[in-house]
Parts: sequence; C-alpha cells; structure tokens
Amino acid sequence: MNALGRQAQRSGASTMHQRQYSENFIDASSNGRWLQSAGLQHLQSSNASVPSLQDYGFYGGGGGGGGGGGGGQGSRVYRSMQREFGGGNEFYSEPSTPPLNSRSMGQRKTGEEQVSPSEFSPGLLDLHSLDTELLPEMPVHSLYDSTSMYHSVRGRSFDDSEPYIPANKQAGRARGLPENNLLKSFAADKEKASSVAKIKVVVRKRPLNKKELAKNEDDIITIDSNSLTVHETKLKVDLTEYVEKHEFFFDAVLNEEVSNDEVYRETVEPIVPIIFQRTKATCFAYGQTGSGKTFTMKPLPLKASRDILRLMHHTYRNQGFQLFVSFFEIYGGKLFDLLNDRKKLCMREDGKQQVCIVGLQEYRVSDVETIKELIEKGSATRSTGTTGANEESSRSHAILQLAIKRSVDGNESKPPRVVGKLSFIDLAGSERGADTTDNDKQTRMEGAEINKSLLALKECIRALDNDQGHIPFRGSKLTEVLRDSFVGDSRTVMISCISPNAGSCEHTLNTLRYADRVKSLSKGGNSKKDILSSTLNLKESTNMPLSSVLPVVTTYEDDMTDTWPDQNERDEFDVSEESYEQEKPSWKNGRLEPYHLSHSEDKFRKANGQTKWKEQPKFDTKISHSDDDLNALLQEEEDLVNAHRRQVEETMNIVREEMNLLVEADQPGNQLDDYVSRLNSILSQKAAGIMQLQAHLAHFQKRLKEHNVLVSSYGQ
Ligand SMILES: Nc1ncnc2c1ncn2[C@@H]1O[C@H](COP(=O)(O)OP(=O)(O)OP(=O)(O)O)[C@@H](O)[C@H]1O
Repeated sequence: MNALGRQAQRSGASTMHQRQYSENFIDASSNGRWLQSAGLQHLQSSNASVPSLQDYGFYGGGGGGGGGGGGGQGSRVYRSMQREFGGGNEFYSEPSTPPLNSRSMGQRKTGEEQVSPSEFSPGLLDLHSLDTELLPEMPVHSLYDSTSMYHSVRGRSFDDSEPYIPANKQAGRARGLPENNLLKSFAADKEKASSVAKIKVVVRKRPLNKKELAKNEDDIITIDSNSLTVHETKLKVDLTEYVEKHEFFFDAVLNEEVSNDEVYRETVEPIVPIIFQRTKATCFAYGQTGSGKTFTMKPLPLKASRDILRLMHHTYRNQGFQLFVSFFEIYGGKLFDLLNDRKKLCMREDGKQQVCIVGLQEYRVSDVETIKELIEKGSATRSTGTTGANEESSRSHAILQLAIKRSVDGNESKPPRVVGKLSFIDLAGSERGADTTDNDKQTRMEGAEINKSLLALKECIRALDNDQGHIPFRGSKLTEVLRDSFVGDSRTVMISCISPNAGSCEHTLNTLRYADRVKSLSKGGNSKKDILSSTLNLKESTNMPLSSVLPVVTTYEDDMTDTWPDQNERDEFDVSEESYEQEKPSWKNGRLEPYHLSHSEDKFRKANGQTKWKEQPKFDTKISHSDDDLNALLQEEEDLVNAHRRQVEETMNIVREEMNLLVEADQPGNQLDDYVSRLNSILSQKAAGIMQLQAHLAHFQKRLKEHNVLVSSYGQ
C-alpha cells in the first residue's frame, strides 16, 4: 500500500532468504534424550532408563572468543560471579565443555544411554522420558523468605561489588519506569510477585531511520505517559488535507529514546522471579516489518538469563535449580532447531494433548557468556529475507526458551523437571496483503502463513485472558507450540513495535489496533478502563459519532464469548459482491436515486438501529479459525467503510430533503436554479465519495478472497 511495502522484492530463485548454517556448532546427534524436550508436558513415570544429566554449558572464562567485544556487562558479571561463587556453586565446578568442538562429545554416551538407538536417538519421541510437566510444588527454602533474601543482598554479593546495570539510567524516558532492582523486588511477598498482570501490553516507538529522515518524513507519533497519539494526514473529498488523531492507551508506552535496558525493566524483569514459582511466561514482539522487533527482543533473553542466574546463585542457592536454553524457529509452518544446524523438528501430541517438540536440543547453561554465544549462533541461523522496510527481515517466528528445572526430590540421578519457563518470541513482521501483491509466490505464502499465525496468537491470548474453556491453539503451528506456555499459571507480555514515519501510518494503526484488542479484551485488571479506552480509541480513530462506533465495541463483547457463528448464521449474513453492485447510487432524471441498503446489509441492522458485526461473512469453511479471524479483521475494515458509507448516505438524505423543500417553496427561478446546482454539485461529490468507498470495499473483498485461496492452497 505504501511505498515501503512495495520496494525491494525478492526474486524467487535467488531468495534473499538466508539459510545460514552455523558450522562448528553442536552436532545434531549430541545429547541424551532428555535434551530433546522443549520443556513441555510429559508423563511422569519413566526415569529408570533416563541418562544422567549432562552439562553442555561452556564457560566464558576460557573461551572468551564468543563473547568478543560484546562481552561488556556480561563478562563483568561473569567474572564477578566467579569470584563470588566459584568455589561454592556446583555449576562453576563442572568441567568446561565448549560446544564448538562438541561433536565427539555428542557421541559420548552414558551407560544409561546404551539403549536402542531407534528409541533414543535425537528426533524420536519418548514421552516417558521427557520432562514436560511442571514440577509439582516442592518446598523451596528461602523462597520469598525476606530474611534470607536480604541476607544475600546485604552480604558481599556481586550485586554490591559490581552492579551491572547502571543505576537508574533513565535518560530520555517517556515516563517513570520501575527501578531495576531484582533482589529488591524479591523482598515483596509471594502474593505481590504473583500479582504481576497476566497480560501486559507495552508499545515501543523506534526513532526515524536514515531513509525516512532522508525523505523528510514526518514523525507522526506523540507520546504522553502511557498514551500515544497517531496523527494521520488525510484528504477530504475536495482534496483538502486534515489531520485525524488516533489516541491509544496501553500499560506502558516507550518513546524512541528508551533504551533496551529500560524496555527490559518494564517488560520482562517483573516476571523473572515468577518463573521460579511454577509459572510459564511469554514475551513477544509484534509489529510491522522494520519496526524494531528484533532490535527489541534480541537483548531480552540475555538480560533475563542474567537475572535468573543471579537468583539461582543468590536466593535459590544450592536448591538444585538448573537453567536450560533452547532456540528454534517456525518457518512456513515447520519447525527448525536453531541450535542444531536447523534440524527439522516435529511436534507431537500425546493422548493428553500435551505437545512435545521432538528432537529439540536444550543446553544446560550456567553462565551468561554461554547463553550469549548460543543466542548469537541461533540468531545467525534464522531465516531472513528482504522487505521494503527492512533489508534483513525476519521471515520466521524465532522462539528462545529459558527453562528452569529441578530434580525431583533433589535426586540428581533423575532427570530434572520443568519448574517454570520463559519464552521469548521474535515474531516475523506483520504484513498487509496489499504490500505483498507484487512479491513472488514464496514471499506471499510466507506472508499468508505469518499473518495466519499472528491472528491465531491474538485469538489464543484473548481466550486465555478471558479464561475461556476453549483455547484455539490449533489455529497455527505457533500457537500449538506455545500451548504449554499458555496453560496453567501463565504471564504474557506483548511488546508492540511501531515505526514513527508517516509512510507507515496504516501499518502503525494496525499494530496499535491489534495491541489494543489484546489489551482491551483483558478481563483482569482495569477492564472498565480498558473498555473505555478501547471505545475512545475507536471514537478518536474514526472521527464518527459514537453510535457509528458502537458496533465495533459490540464485536468486542461478542468476541469475549469465543463463539463462532454457525453455518446458518453465516449463510444469512453472506455478503456477496452482487449485493454491492445493487448498492451503487444512480442518477435518474437529473436526480440521485435514494441509496438503498442492500438486502444483506439490512440484515445486519438490529432493532435498536445499531449494527451487529459479530457475524462473519461466509467464506471457505475449510479454512481454520485463524483464517476466520483474518476475515474478522478484514470485516472490521469493511465495517468501517460501511459506517462511512452510512454517514455519507445520511448527509445525502439531508441534502435531498433540503432540495425538496426548496423546490416546494416558491422561490424566484434564478435563485433556486443556483441553489439547486450548488446542491447538485455537493451531491455528485458525495456520490464520488461513495464510489470510492465502494471501490475500497471491493478491494478488501478481493484481497480477502485471494488470501483465503492462498491459505487453503498452502495448507494442502
Ligand atoms: N529503538 C530503536 N533504536 C534504534 N534503532 C532501532 C530501534 N528499533 C529498530 N531499530 C533499527 O531499525 C532496523 C529494523 O529493526 P528490526 O530488524 O529490529 O525490525 P523488525 O521489526 O525485527 O523487522 P522484521 O519483522 O522485518 O524482522 C534495524 O536496523 C534496527 O537496528
């Protein structure tokens, strides 16, 4: 739609997708089968033949290379940790096993691994051996025990000796962010910690980039505390410009000057302690391609790992917690292990509908440098391509998981089981269908798959936050994979990334509407305020009377029920192209004929004059719920056009009435002629506006159809 989306398409064969494979990295066949788990649910029996724990951690001290210049804080922390814990902590007394030459190590087997290769080789699922179920509650000494916590803080700890996060470095902050003081936050009691919002929506605006500055593009986003306004320049029918303001409210809005440290403090830091309490948390970035998702997400896992390790070495010292890292991507609906030469993974479901990622390698880590190295390797292996807005666009969803595990009853011979998990998802850029029309088939299919999964994700978050019985996890691979992070006690942080330039206005509004929906549908917390803000957002954004906006709010209420219209309803609300044909206004005998509502639209009207938009138009019923959801999104746009059309129609009716009154009044002929011709010209302008809106609508419908065809063909 805008120029950005149309630039720099990829040629089909050359495919700028990079398939970079990290040479020298850990061999696919390494590790015991317990490493195969992504930390998903499992059947607990087992254990007799489980291999003993292997530590694939490799320690920054000796290698150093991986850390390179970027070591910075991490190296400092590591050294400090060594100083503090080198003697006492089990993790730091284990032999170093650098991964770069771990191929041979991978073939090493413990006695317990001497089992049928077909049974235990990586890639095969043995549900009985996987630690996929959260560890049942176990007494954890010192957990939220303020005495011991303060003890560790006040004693000589690395926090005292070498704080790695600059104290209160708040330059350029949009608003007061919480201080980074993890251990201090631990002083809060358990209840307080678990009161962290179930879902938090944060928006981050990036600065204008060089390209945008060179084009003299305006920054159209203003931020005030936790509200944000998009200033959209629009054209009236008579081609005069006007600015429409769209105001949104979120849990936090971070301006372009906010650092990644501050983003971490606002988003992930509060949930880190909770994952020691049998909680699974997910943090993901959403937004248009080039809006800063990767920039935002990339540092978060490392910062979180640092805090996790600090907690493990302070508050939970000697309590047997272990940290594991896995990193995989979903590309084109398929899973690839980013820490194992992009080995294709498969997902299986057991009888209890527990999902396991078969063959996924997990690495036990005990220092920041190792994690850093793993993240860098995984990121380099990710599928990227070029979009108009981003030369190195992520074309996959990358999922990095930090799992905290613990041996049952402290028995080290048993495989550790998941206590909690923190998943970081760098989603592929959201794209509008209109931006991909000129792209090659592969790109378009990627776009369709990406959009499908983003919509499925939104649907799941909504359903979860509203405690709905049915969570539509099967909507996409992404949501299937994340199922276990969402069930039970879970937390979700969504970071919506937006570009500030005028050329991205449409994308930005879409991103914010997506975020707004996720937030405003939240049952927990300030639901009243959220509903209000949602209404306000829509009111502002459409510049229409509230009555025209109400149907959209109705959508929200309807959606909360998670019900989908049955087939009959869909049939009844079928919106066919013919119906729009009939709607075109026509001139007859020099007069504009009344603008009839189509039969189908009439059916949307409710007794109170409001329109109910819950019902989806009828589309290919083979398409999954997420596709229905896309339809719903497009339906929203269609609703908007319809609302505008009704507004125009009302204006026309008023004008028509005025004309009739004038004709009836016995005015001098010449004056009347003048007036009538003026009104006629207004009417023809309005008619042109209606035509425009109809073309807009037809365009949406066409796109929707194309998308559905694409998705269904892609799914086959
Ligand atoms: N807050 C920011 N401050 C400075 N530069 C930023 C910021 N956010 C993004 N950028 C820069 O903008 C460019 C695009 O960012 P990034 O690759 O993170 O986008 P993306 O949303 O992940 O895109 P895609 O979905 O295509 O992968 C990068 O060069 C990045 O360094």
